[in-house]
Amino acid sequence: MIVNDTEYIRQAAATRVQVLSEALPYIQQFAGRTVVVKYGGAAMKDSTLKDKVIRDVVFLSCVGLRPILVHGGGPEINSWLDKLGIEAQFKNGLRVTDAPTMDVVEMVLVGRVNKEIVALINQAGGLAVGLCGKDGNLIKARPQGQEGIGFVGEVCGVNIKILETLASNGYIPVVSSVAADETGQAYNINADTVAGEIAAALGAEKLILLTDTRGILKDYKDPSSLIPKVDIQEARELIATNVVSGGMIPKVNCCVRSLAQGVRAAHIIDGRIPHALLLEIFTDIGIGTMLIGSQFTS
Ligand SMILES: Nc1ncnc2c1ncn2[C@@H]1O[C@H](COP(=O)(O)OP(=O)(O)O)[C@@H](O)[C@H]1O
Ligand SMILES: CC(=O)N[C@@H](CCC(=O)OP(=O)(O)O)C(=O)O
Repeated sequence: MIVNDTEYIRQAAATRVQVLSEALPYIQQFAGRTVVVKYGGAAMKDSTLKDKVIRDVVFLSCVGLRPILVHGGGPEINSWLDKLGIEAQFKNGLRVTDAPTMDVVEMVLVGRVNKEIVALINQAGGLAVGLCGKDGNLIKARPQGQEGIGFVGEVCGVNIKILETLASNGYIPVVSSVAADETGQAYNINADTVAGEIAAALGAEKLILLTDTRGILKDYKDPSSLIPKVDIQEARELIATNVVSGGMIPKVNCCVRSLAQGVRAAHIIDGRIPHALLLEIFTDIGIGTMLIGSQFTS
């Protein structure tokens, strides 16, 4: 009996230690490297999962990586617009943003969602600093240019100094996707786009988008149709052929843009899987869709 118990304990311990041991080469490889994580509104709804994402980000920081968290909050914006009697409208996955909607977007993303995430990271033992594009001129915005979409912006500059200063001193920057143009006008920028531009400007090791699907699907209604790996050219074709639609369009676009500017790998992964971030970064199990630059295809 004691032998069996001992054997059981030995095996259980071996399994746990194997996971830690498997992580070592990844921890060594990525120490000091920047990982930009986009935490999407769709994957933020479950509070238990949210705690796990927060702990994972703190884990990344504790083992020497430099995580930068860019958050969304689309569903929370929708819920506040609804309470205020303002109709939510989208064009090609982007929120049509008139002046009253812009006020709500800023209040919800910068005032509420950002500060909630900062507080959760700090509670979990990390040191988070919340920023929006306006802080330290982190992001310079200009109109995105689509007809009839209002104050939707795109990124025309990133001040990487502020992020590097924070990250190199052990702080975890938490970024919301509101920024201003040179006149001070606020713009609502898709959070995937902001994550992609920050990753590109920093030359990040990885861009990881956490969302509520398994990754890019051939048929978005069929979870078994996951596409595990695509290069830039294939990703562009997925958009051109409408395989990718709605909120997945800015995701694929920002991955393609960041890869073209030197980010080594971009991943669209399922934020509903507990500890999806740790699985993706520190284990041999690749999850979701990995997008790679053409120079890395063999
Ligand atoms: N080919 C596709 N594969 C996976 N999801 C897709 C695809 N085309 C469209 N989508 C939609 O994109 C959504 C993810 O975008 P979005 O809701 O904006 O996420 P987030 O809030 O995480 O940014 C999925 O829930 C899905 O409905
Ligand atoms: C222009 C635009 O669409 N901005 C987004 C910004 C938030 C976001 O991107 O949130 P998710 O990541 O949760 O979708 C919006 O207003 O919903």
